[in-house]
Amino acid sequence: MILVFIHLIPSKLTQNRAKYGLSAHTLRLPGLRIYVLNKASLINTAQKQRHALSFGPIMSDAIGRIAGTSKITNGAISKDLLTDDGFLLGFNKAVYHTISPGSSLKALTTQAAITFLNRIDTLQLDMEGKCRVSLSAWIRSTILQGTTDAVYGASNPFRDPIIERAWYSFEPGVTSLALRIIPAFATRKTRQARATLVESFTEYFTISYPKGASDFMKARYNHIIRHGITNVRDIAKLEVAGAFSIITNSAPTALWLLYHIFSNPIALKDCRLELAPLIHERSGVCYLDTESVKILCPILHSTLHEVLRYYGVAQSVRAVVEDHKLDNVHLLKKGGLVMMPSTVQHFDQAVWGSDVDCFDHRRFLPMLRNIPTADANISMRTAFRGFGGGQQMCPGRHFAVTEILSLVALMVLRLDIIPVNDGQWPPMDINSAKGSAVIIPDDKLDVYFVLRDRKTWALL
Ligand code: HEM
Repeated sequence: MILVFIHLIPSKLTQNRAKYGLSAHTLRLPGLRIYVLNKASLINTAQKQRHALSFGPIMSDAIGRIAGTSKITNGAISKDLLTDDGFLLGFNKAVYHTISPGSSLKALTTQAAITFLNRIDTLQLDMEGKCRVSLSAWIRSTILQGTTDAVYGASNPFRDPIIERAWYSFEPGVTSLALRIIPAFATRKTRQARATLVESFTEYFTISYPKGASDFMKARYNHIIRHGITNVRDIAKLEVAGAFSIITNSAPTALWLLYHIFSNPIALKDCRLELAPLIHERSGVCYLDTESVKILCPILHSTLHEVLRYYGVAQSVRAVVEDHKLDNVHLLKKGGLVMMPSTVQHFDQAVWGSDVDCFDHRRFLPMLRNIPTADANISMRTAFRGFGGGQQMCPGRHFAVTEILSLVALMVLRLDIIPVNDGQWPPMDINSAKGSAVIIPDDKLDVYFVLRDRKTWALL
């Protein structure tokens, strides 16, 4: 029941905010109150109430069911749910240094970019330098391989096509696994896929973590061991469950980003122009400095932010663990949930202006260039919740942004992408969010990848 929020429709919450203008309201479901926070300042206050409003109980409720771990392990996970000494809330602290700016993050993003470069180099091109692909399937697989090569190293289980396929069966069913009310027979396919993944990760962890695993992977493993979880099968199960947050959101984000760049000639020209100085050509090889894209390509970076504003649907849910009067006004009763839907913030006209419903690839330029002129920048920063906020803000955001920008930069520079039917980009339908923080686009679009040149490319 506690995860029922996943099925609340974000657009409905945005409509309610527009219609009633309430800074907060309560949704009453049988046996559960959900406090929806609409006002940015209230959200800020809520995020600081770490003792009264906690993410721990929500995760502990879900993780055992998603992972399928043993009772003993579930006991270790649920010990001390409210402080950083516990397994769940301590997790971010334990891994943060490996995915924030520094040498460990650089190793991750470099490895991901190497895989991306390799995927483009090994496209099955015809004589004209062209190949036909399903855009979403190609992006999904490329992001999956790049991300997991970086995290798991040379023994990456996802290099096996059977494991990659198992992931695609598992991923859409994760939310159903987490929900107590869904009967076991309805999740049979998901559990079968999970068993295949667990088998493979059990092998991976048989010798603790294999040589070449990232610092991020090592920190995750050490955190698990430190909390007394030593059963290798349970470690594998926790990794399969944990991989959901590592893998799931980057592919739809990259796909929307490519779609909005290639379907808009102005955006494509803007991005190619600002990427051009990052190419260093020596002895016939084009070296691309992917690490600098985030800083030196503000239009591309702005387009990524706009994707996360426009399609971000994270709900940022916290459990109310003791009665609390938020801002001395709103009484939150123990046992309820607090929800801070990003869509309400992302479509607030007062922050984004009258064109809030339009996709504007340059919208975040002033914020990213840090033009100190306007309060507008401050309200945008507060209202932007693509990676959530507060203590539980996505710890993988630096990795995600750099890897997505690297892949898209390589594609923008090296390929033309042309929809197969008549070369025109159709409107991209929305599929659903399926528990992810970003809406998943429809997967029906077939395109031609056409190489723009026959040069050799490498990373700087
Ligand atoms: C575009 C890609 C991504 C998006 C949009 C995204 C978004 C989010 C959001 C909205 C949350 C919840 C924050 C909250 O509740 O307030 C979250 C949590 C999390 N994300 Fe990401 N994420 C992305 C990529 C990644 C990557 C690549 C990693 C790992 C390297 C990662 C690791 C995590 C983890 C571990 C959590 C749970 C945090 C916790 O338990 O406190 N994410 N992410």
